[in-house]
Amino acid sequence: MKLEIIGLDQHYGSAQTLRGVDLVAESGECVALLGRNGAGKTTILKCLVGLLPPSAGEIRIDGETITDWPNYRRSRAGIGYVPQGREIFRELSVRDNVLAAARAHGHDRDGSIEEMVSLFPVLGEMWKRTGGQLSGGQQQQLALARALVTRPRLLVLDEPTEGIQPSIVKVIEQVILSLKRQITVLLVEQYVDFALGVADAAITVERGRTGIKTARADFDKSQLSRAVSI
Ligand SMILES: Nc1ncnc2c1ncn2[C@@H]1O[C@H](COP(=O)(O)OP(=O)(O)OP(=O)(O)O)[C@@H](O)[C@H]1O
Repeated sequence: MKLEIIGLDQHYGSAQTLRGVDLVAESGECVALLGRNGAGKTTILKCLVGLLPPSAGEIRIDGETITDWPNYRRSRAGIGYVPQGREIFRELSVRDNVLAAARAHGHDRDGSIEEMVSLFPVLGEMWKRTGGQLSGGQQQQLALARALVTRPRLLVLDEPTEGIQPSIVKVIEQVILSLKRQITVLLVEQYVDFALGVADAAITVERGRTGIKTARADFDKSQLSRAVSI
């Protein structure tokens, strides 16, 4: 799925958070959004998935304008979202968490669930535990599995490595690398090494504005690290 965000503005009351945000992710590309805390990265993602209304600008997927579409319609169209803070059902079992997401998109009987267990073996081991009993890293894997089981064509990830131990960061890295080219990935990250390891391109965000898109071949780690440093 190709994603285009054109001239996006957003306000929280009288405070302007996004100022003419421009962003293109080609189909099958993994694009990292890098910026300091409060730069507006999460706000861009929330506007994209339909959780916040932009005050100006346009969002297109595969050339179709979706700016006014409700959240559920974007999800049906293939936009999968893993918010910051791993929103899972803490009181439901791992099985029911995955099943609920799969069922909502008609993917509960087509092998999608089995595929998730092979991507994230620990979820199979924890199948009957509740979401709340999992460690932070396991919850992040469950949140990713819940998004992926819907078979998105655009996966939107908000800081998937935040507070996660290195061995699980590796698992998440491998999963993103294995998905690349099949689906488009938009990734918000503070962990620059991780972002640059998986992304095909990076876009900086500063005070609600996006910078120029840098292709992988031109990544300058020290420059991009400055974009996220406090
Ligand atoms: N619900 C809200 N009401 C008012 N202002 C908000 C709200 N949520 C975020 N903001 C403000 O909008 C700006 C952008 O926040 P956003 O969460 O998009 O930043 P971010 O780049 O994702 O940072 P972080 O890495 O800390 O999540 C910040 O100045 C923030 O204080």
